[in-house]
Amino acid sequence: MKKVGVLGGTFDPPHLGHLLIANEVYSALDLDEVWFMPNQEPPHKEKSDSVKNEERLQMLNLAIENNDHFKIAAIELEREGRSYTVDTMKILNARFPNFQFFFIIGADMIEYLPKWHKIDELIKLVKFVGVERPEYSHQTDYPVLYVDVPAMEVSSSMIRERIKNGKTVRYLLPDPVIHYIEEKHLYGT
Ligand SMILES: Nc1ncnc2c1ncn2[C@@H]1O[C@H](COP(=O)(O)OP(=O)(O)OP(=O)(O)O)[C@@H](O)[C@H]1O
Ligand SMILES: O=C(O)c1ccc[n+]([C@@H]2O[C@H](COP(=O)([O-])O)[C@@H](O)[C@H]2O)c1
Repeated sequence: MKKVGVLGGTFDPPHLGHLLIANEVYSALDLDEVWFMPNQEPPHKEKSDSVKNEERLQMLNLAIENNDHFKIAAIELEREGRSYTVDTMKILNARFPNFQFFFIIGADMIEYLPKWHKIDELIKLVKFVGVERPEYSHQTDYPVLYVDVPAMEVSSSMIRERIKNGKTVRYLLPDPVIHYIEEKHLYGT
């Protein structure tokens, strides 16, 4: 049985926090792969209109290109509307009956778990793996497997804000992603 971590996200843009937690969980749980899964519409927040799905996908490709164990699962881009994880996990479990999936979430999403769509059903479909994130609690009543990772205070919104204000984002996200953002004039560059 293949053990696969799934890191769902908006990745607008992908940053070193995403790569760090994916690699820590990959290593701690001895996973075979981690799949980075960009959503179509995040269920709980508005995504920026200015960046296209293809651009988020391309940035993700660039972010993971030097790691053979990291893959992209574009499954949520195949359907319109909000990307509820419960729907996605039903599809993944049906398509890959011999895989065991671990859904990786940062502490902000652990705090939000009670509000996830059909959470009581979802919790039976996948094992959640939670990680530290500065300023959020990882305590929860849900059965989340906790993996200790070095806390990294970086977020996509912080990066968008820094770019908008002309601040450097070097060492917060991979260089090829920065070059792509500059080339495509994303986030107001
Ligand atoms: N620095 C971080 N530390 C721990 N978990 C993180 C970190 N950044 C993102 N994550 C987790 O990665 C997943 C995808 O995050 P997402 O793509 O929404 O990035 P984000 O930085 O949270 O974006 P935004 O700031 O726009 O809300 C979520 O489960 C989130 O909790
Ligand atoms: O299904 C839900 O209700 C739900 C609520 C919040 C977040 N999620 C998923 O959790 C992942 C991280 O969310 P985000 O918005 O931080 O990118 C992403 O795959 C979302 O689709 C899912």
